[in-house]
Amino acid sequence: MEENTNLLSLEDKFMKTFKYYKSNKSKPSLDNVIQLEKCSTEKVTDVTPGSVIEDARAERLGLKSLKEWKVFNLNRHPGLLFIRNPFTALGQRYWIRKCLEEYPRKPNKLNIDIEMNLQDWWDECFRNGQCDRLLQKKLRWTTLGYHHNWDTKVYTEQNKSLFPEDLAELSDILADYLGYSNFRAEAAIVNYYHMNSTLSAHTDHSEINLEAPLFSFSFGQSAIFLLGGKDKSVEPSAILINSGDIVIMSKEARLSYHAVPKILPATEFPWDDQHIEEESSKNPSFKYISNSEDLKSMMRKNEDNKEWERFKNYIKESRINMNVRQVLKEKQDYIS
Ligand SMILES: O=C(O)CCC(=O)C(=O)O
Ligand SMILES: [Fe+2]
Repeated sequence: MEENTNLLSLEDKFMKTFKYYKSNKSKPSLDNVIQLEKCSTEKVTDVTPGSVIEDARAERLGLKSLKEWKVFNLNRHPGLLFIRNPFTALGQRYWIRKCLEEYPRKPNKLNIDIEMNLQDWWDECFRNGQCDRLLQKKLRWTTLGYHHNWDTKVYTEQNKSLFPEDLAELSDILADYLGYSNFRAEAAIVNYYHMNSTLSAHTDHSEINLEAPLFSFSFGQSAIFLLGGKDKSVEPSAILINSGDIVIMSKEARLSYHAVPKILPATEFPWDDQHIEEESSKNPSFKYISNSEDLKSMMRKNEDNKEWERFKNYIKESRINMNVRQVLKEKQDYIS
């Protein structure tokens, strides 16, 4: 009896759950998948900060008023926080477009670099005026700032490029809002998933600073996200992530095992024309508020359906996740 209990606790419960949701044979039931908007209070606690100061940068970066945000903590996983889509419709388009058109440009690193060294992957996908779907589907990740080294798992000063200013600012707003005012966005992995993609169980422990939270922004199609514990014997919780949702892995949850066993077709499309129209009818001046010429013109361009068409076609069968980390300790300036 004693032996049995031990055996059971050593079982890889994470893998069992992963396989269940990944399975294509029988469509997995979503009964045990936590859906934030439908969730009961035994499973989640509303931990939205009581008093919130607006951030002047939020609107320009495609975020709704901070006063509208709602933060939830999963009771089983202290430190695992969720913010249900705080992005505007234009904001959704802005980040989808950044992840496709700009972030995969050199000097950023891409999974396809070993096979082909492209200066500008997105541009290359449309080189002949037609869309090269095969090339589009090849991109699985791009790294920004300190480049994650998938073999050594070590960040170095030699393997680093400029961290995108807008993504740093977005992370900064979120960090300030959550009370992590010393947070610095120094590395990011942008993950690109197609309908049959998965991400297997792992922990993110390469960063020197493991006290700083990890911010994860998702756009496009939905996903089942699994989060377990410090080892794989802990049965993971399954959570549905939709476009615009932010997951924060902090405190005890920062080093927990997690995975994406399944991409699911989205049931809501907060980037579509209808949402854009609704938004601009509510606030017609929105698009002209930006201080930055670049952002302003991009926001305007995103309203132009011809410009948006290519991104729209990509995102209708894909999910994009921007995973932002601080690498260095609070008072550390570089890796020696
Ligand atoms: O796609 C996700 O939601 C998670 C990605 C992730 O865990 C990572 O990039 O380390
Ligand atoms: Fe991860």
